[in-house]
Amino acid sequence: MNPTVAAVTERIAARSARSRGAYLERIRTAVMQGPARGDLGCANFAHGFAACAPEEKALLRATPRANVAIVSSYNDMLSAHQPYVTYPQTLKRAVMTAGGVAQFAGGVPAMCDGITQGRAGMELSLFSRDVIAMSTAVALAHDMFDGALLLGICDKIVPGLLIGALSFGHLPALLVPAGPMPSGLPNREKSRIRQQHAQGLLSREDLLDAEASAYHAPGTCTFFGTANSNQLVVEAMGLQLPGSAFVNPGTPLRRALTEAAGRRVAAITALGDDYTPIGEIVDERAIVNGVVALLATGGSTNHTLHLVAIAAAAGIRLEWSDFDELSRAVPLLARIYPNGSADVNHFHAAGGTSYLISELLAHGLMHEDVKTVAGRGLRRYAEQPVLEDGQLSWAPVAREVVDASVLRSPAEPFSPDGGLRLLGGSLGSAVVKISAVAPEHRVVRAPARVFDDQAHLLAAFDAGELDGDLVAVVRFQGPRANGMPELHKLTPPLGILQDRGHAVALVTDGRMSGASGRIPAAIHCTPEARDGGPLARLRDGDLIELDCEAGTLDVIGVDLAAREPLDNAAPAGAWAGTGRDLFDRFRDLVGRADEGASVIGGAPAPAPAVSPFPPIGAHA
Ligand SMILES: O=C(O)[C@H](O)[C@@H](O)[C@H](O)[C@H](O)COP(=O)(O)O
Ligand code: SF4
Repeated sequence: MNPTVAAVTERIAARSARSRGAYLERIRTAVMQGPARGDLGCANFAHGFAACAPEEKALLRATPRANVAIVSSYNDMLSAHQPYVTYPQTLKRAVMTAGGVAQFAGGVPAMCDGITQGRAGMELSLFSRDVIAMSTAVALAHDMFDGALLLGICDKIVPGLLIGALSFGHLPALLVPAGPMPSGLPNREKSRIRQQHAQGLLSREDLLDAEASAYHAPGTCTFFGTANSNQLVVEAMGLQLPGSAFVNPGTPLRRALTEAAGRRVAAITALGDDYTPIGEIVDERAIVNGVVALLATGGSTNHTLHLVAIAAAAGIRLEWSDFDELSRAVPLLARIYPNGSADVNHFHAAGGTSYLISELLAHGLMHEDVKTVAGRGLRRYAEQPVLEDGQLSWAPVAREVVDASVLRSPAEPFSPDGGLRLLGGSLGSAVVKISAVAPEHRVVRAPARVFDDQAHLLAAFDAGELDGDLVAVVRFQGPRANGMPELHKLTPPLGILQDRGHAVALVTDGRMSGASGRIPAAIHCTPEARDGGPLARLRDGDLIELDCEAGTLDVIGVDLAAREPLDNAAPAGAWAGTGRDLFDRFRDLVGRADEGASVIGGAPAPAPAVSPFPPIGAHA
């Protein structure tokens, strides 16, 4: 076992001992009481199966058969989730063949961040994770179930489903993926066309044609953003069947994997002899395995929020320092856009998750001794699903490198360390993904241009005001300010400035997309400006240095404590008409970014980062 991986795992376990122990006690008590269905009153129970088919009613009444909850995020808005439209019927049949019953327990909302990127809706996006967690709990709270099938893929949906299911950690739960759309216009070509349009060289029609040929079919978008990072991470955590992440929708193998998920969840309930509750799967080793897989592939920075929140839901305290320390020990093994030109279909063809996990295990970078939905031991995840004559089986993945431009072994990595860094300094704590940042762009010292809204930066760019070296500071984008939106629309203009040879960086208390990458961006700055954090005291022209290699983020030659912080609290009623007014309480309650930016209590919050500054208003 790599000593850093072992040490970080032990450190997480030690800091979580109390909260994890209380969590395990709770779920083990819950399972001792037997299937919750067993103590439903007759009226409760009759309501629960009133709409079932006669044979289902008979099964549920007569013998203790597994009753499985289907919780789905199906909608037509996310290309990734559209294939779920047929899943409930397929899953019900599969569970029935395993002797159980499945009921559609509830739907959860799902926002497509690609549609809301750069728009007001994006300010609901991160909060939707916790709404999804609560909606999952509403579904499972019917107490009719012995297990759950969770249908979700994209950004906030997988984390929300897991957080909700972990509240019922005594139940087994499997994620059921649907897979990526076939490759369309290459992501790099899409990005190039966007920059040409941003320079006025292409029409809107040209741009729309390009975008529509990149995003062209049911299935997950093919860049390595948060959705596909989710798929990789949950497979590395043993929460879905081995090798199921990146099999395309509508294929025989995809259908076979979906049916196998239905049969598998029915087999691992407390009614059988292979009981595997989700609360026991998600332990410190599984969390570290998820972080390692994320780092080894340059996955989405959003997981410095989501994995922290998921871990907290299982009583585990994961901190940014864990990501940073693991990142220095885990090599970069994949180049998938934005970290390269390949997409997830190419990654899958090059061996995919099975090859990656096989190599990380072989080099002692992952924990093998874990519980998974497929059974004990992560070694199963070094196998690929194979469909022959209609029969699904798994076979060990070949250990040779198939395409060294896409996926490599730790013996010859793209980089000796992973793609994430923790930053610290006079501007607070932040994270930066460097796997997509060229080495010559990783240290930027330039004057600040300060914006309180991403639209103002875009307007300044369009007006030609930004043509030089700059650190763009976009503040008041934190969880308590406006829900911590992704600022991915800033990538094309900042990329144009970088291409012109300027030193360019972004510093924000907001987020970036998992699809962002080439601009050095210090994101998730904590404490946020809305809480009186250092960004609230910056002014145009301040000299800022972002050093990704040293892990520092500082303003040079300025005593921020001597300045009054700007307070840009939105005027009353400012949110009306976009749904944001319904989330006032979320903005008031949400925790810090380094605690997962959650409105849901989890593991006791770590000691608050001591802001050198009084909160806004304290000086009044
Ligand atoms: O975290 C993520 O990966 C993003 O939220 C992603 O899901 C979002 O859809 C991007 O905005 C799509 O990229 P484009 O905006 O470049 O199409
Ligand atoms: S990957 Fe992003 S853009 Fe694509 S469907 Fe999912 S949320 Fe929407």
